[in-house]
Amino acid sequence: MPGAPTLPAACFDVRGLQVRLGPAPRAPALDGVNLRITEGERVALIGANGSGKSTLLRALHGLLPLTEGQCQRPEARRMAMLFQRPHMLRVRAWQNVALGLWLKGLRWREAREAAHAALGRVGLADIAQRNGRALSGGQQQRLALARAWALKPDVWLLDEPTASLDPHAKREVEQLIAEFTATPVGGRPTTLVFASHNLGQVKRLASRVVYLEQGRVLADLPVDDFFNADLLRALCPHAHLFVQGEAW
Ligand SMILES: Nc1ncnc2c1ncn2[C@@H]1O[C@H](COP(=O)(O)OP(=O)(O)OP(=O)(O)O)[C@@H](O)[C@H]1O
Repeated sequence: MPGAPTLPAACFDVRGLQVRLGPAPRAPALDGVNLRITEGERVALIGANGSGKSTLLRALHGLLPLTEGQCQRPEARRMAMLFQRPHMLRVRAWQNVALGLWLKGLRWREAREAAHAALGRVGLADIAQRNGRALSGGQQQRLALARAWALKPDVWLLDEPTASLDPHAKREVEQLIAEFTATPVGGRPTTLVFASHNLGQVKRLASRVVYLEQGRVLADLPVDDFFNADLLRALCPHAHLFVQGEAW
């Protein structure tokens, strides 16, 4: 219809999602979750330990069987997932990056060049020859970012990517996340969904906040509304109390 506004394309469309990780009568890790995330959105998942953030990220990535409901994601996406503690292979840092590219079909020589370029991008060029497992936590997380970035993802799923890092490393990794997710890939805006307990980080990186409690979405708000104490108290007292009790 001429003049009709075009809706931004959906990146994820989650309907009535339930995920049960243990046998009943244990409560499901996610229950009745509805969530539509459009291209280019920057969504923070917050909530107490065990509220279902990691499970939701893994469900979005397609790493889990769904008990009920559905989770649609466009096929043509390149998704990167980062965990709180990255898993590195016991080979050189650059080889950790090159192997992922080689598995995607690049020739070894191209993979090696791209790996070194990616290490340079995250400031790890000088430790390219070190064993990936022998790096510090902050260096390993930067290496994990290089490994993901080299694959040119347009969807980033990050599970507390700076949780175990010192304040300096935290800032460095956060800065890289901000840069990588600000850049369109193949003409497509980059989409970011991340779990965090760091509310300052949520304010810096997110445009929207999804608050989870016991596997359910209790609040889903633009970031400014989420951090508007009066509004949040009125809309979602649980989230308000949670935010009030959190360290910044
Ligand atoms: N492999 C598993 N088997 C059984 N139950 C699990 C498993 N992994 C997680 N759970 C349970 O699922 C629920 C949601 O866990 P999840 O890890 O998604 O929470 P979270 O919000 O990411 O927590 P945190 O902030 O501690 O990382 C919790 O009750 C947890 O105990």
